[in-house]
Amino acid sequence: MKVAHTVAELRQALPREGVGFVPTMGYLHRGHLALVERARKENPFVVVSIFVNPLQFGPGEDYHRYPRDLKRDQALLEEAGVDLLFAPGVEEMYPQGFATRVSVEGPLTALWEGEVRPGHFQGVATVVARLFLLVGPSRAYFGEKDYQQLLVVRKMVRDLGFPLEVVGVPTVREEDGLALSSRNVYLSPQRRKEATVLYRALLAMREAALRGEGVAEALERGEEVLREAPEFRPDYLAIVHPQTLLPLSRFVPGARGIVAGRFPEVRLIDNLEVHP
Ligand SMILES: Nc1ncnc2c1ncn2[C@@H]1O[C@H](COP(=O)(O)OP(=O)(O)OP(=O)(O)O)[C@@H](O)[C@H]1O
Ligand SMILES: CC(C)(CO)[C@@H](O)C(=O)[O-]
Ligand code: BAL
Repeated sequence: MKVAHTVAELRQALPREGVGFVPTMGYLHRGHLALVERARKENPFVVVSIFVNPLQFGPGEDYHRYPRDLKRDQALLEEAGVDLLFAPGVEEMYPQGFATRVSVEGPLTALWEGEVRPGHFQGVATVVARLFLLVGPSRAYFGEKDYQQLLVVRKMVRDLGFPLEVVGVPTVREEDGLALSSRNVYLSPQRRKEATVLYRALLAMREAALRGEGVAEALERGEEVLREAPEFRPDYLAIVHPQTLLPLSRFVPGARGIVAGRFPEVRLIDNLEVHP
């Protein structure tokens, strides 16, 4: 595996075509490796980026303490058969005077994560657009765990006409259902157990839907489960349209349950298709 830390090194190592691209913020786990595996199956050359993007973190967020371990990540990617790792510094991605922002407007970015983390999706869209232009992939891989992010990236690609396919990959979970996330390292053993409430709330909503209950009843079932973790402060629990993310009053095929909130030491998110 080649490693590029600068744009010049990246350009030298890239083939002309056939690139599958997996953007990440590092501290890799099996969720990231599922994206890599899928990319390897579908592309002759796989590029992974590791960059903790300051633009997508708000002032009170965990940019500085976000977990980082480039050596370990490099070994995992080598083992996974990745061809090229791009791991730039902040100066390389945003040289002095960098002033451009990419912004997807409308309810897709104003709601949910966008409301709780103002500016977050502008930071994501800006870095992803820049990475797409630098790497020039045919396909780019994103996890469904960050479902709203996946939709925002798809929208940006469509609107701006990036010549690539965005591939969504299902969420990889621990045995008890907790979605793998780099931020899970912040969880103490006790909190780790409580953290399953997110997935269990989504499951409860899905079961309610399968029993034929309506959206309001299903939400009540989900809220009951969240209350099992007294220190969990939900930012939102909702049942939304799978493309627009607008709240639903009746189930539609593919309806998505979405949930996010804070434990004292970490903010977690999750989502699930709650109606087949
Ligand atoms: N459990 C998972 N299953 C599938 N994809 C995932 C999973 N976790 C993260 N991803 C995807 O990996 C890519 C990189 O995500 P990122 O590096 O932010 O990891 P993360 O574990 O989501 O970290 P965070 O703690 O910031 O949520 C994103 O497309 C994300 O959706
Ligand atoms: C897509 C991404 C790499 C952009 O910084 C990040 O938001 C992530 O890891 O999900
Ligand atoms: N995985 C989403 C990136 C973030 O939380 O900033």
